Amino acid sequence: MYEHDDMVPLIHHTTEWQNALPYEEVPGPKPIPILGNTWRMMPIIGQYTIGDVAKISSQLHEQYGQIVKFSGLIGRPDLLFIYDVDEIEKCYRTEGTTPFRPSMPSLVKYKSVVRKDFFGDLGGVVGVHGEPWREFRSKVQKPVLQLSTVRRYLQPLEVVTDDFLKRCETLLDANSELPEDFDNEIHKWSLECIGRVALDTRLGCLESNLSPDSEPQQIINAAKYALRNVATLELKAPYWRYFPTPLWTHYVKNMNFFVEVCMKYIKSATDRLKVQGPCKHGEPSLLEKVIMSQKDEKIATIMALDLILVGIDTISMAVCSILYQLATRPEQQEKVHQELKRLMPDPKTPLTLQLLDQMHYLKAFIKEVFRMYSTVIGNGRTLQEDAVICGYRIPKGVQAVFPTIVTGNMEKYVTDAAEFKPERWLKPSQGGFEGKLHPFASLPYGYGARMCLGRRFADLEMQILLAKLLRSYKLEYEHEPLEYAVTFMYAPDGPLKFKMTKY
Ligand code: HEM
Repeated sequence: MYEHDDMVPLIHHTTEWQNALPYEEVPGPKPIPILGNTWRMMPIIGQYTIGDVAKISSQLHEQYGQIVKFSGLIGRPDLLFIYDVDEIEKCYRTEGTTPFRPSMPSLVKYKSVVRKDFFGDLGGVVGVHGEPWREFRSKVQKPVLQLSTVRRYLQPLEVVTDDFLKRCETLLDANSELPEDFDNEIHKWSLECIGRVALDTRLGCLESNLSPDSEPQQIINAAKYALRNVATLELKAPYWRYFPTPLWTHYVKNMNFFVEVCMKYIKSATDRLKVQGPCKHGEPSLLEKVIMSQKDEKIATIMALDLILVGIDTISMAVCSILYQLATRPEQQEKVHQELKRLMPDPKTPLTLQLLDQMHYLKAFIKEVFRMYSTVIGNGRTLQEDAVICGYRIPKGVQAVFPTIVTGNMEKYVTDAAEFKPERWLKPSQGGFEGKLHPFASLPYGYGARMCLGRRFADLEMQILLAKLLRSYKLEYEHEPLEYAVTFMYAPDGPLKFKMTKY
């Protein structure tokens, strides 16, 4: 906010600002002349590698304290790591109506430059900011987050998950173990779920013996390509910013393919609506709601594209991590199983939202995995106003980083932080453990107006899968422990050869 006469931000007149220390004094690694700090971020030659992001984050905290500045990064604003959770809370709470989350520059370029012909002024929500973001989000937020929409997908996603579990049974070897590339199968399940939600269709990714030129196989390949290469494109080899590298050209082709798939299914949904009219009994689908309220297929297409782009890897990585933790924590897994057995004495009991709601221990287990092994390692905001943070004057334009992976594990904010205790998320009446748990220390879905748009679907998909799986099967892991690794997400790195046996 500015005063009209001299355009000086109002905050400059406060005693808080006047008493604060100058920005230059924020601690952090000193940039060296010419190369700045960029070299530290470069893979291999630098002090830090991409896979070290989680480690860098805690090293920076140990070395410099509650607030750390990473300046001198060529071609990008300073990064400001904040480890004081009260300050993180303040940043979120004062972020205004159009929070700016710097993300996915490759997608930004694709939407705003390469395919401006298609997107025009409708960029969607991911990689879009200011008023265009607010306008688009307000068009789709209600139908996506409505409880009635989520309820509408419970049964269809249960069917997808039943198919997945049937497929898992066929994949078991003589020792009842799942194959080395089981993470790919989880990936296909999440793709099938998002296809059901965002495109109103069964994509067919869980079929066995898919031929290489079948559409589902092509979609699986495209999604896998996006997963493996976007990290390289954005973190390791950002030369595409200046000229079209082969990786960039492939990325664009891949994205064009996704846009085409979305357009094809959204056209079918629109045609169905035209012929059959809006659904007279029961709840319309998400697409029907968006198409009917917005009267514009393009909005539905762009929404679907965004949901698909961010809704596959996040959830599949989260599921890999949760399954690994369950398989290596037999006592806690047994508690989940007993809870499910009590709620569903017959394993074939159809799920309802009410039943899911009562799976307190299961939900607490998921939250505890997110706290200790934060799948999305951090969140961030580009400051849109000057602010005082941790006693320093921070200019607008700086990118504030909230390293959830560190803050969720800080004893200062979470009692017995190094211990895995799902009970901390339960109420005392549910056998909860009373201790400190700062509400902003672990925020797996972010916070505020820009919070994860797919969080209700993410919770629904994960709960359905875990409830069905752990009600009927025991999961074990009999190999060397896996390390966690970071690309964009934090997940166990290695073959998830779980042993899966029926109770
Ligand atoms: C467990 C899985 C998931 C996790 C941990 C997760 C986490 C996040 C986080 C941290 C953000 C940033 C929020 C912020 O800036 O405050 C985000 C944004 C977003 N997520 Fe998720 N997400 C998950 C699954 C999904 C799914 C399944 C979908 C789609 C169905 C989805 C769609 C989105 C979208 C569209 C945004 C951008 C919102 C905006 O900028 O307006 N997410 N997610």
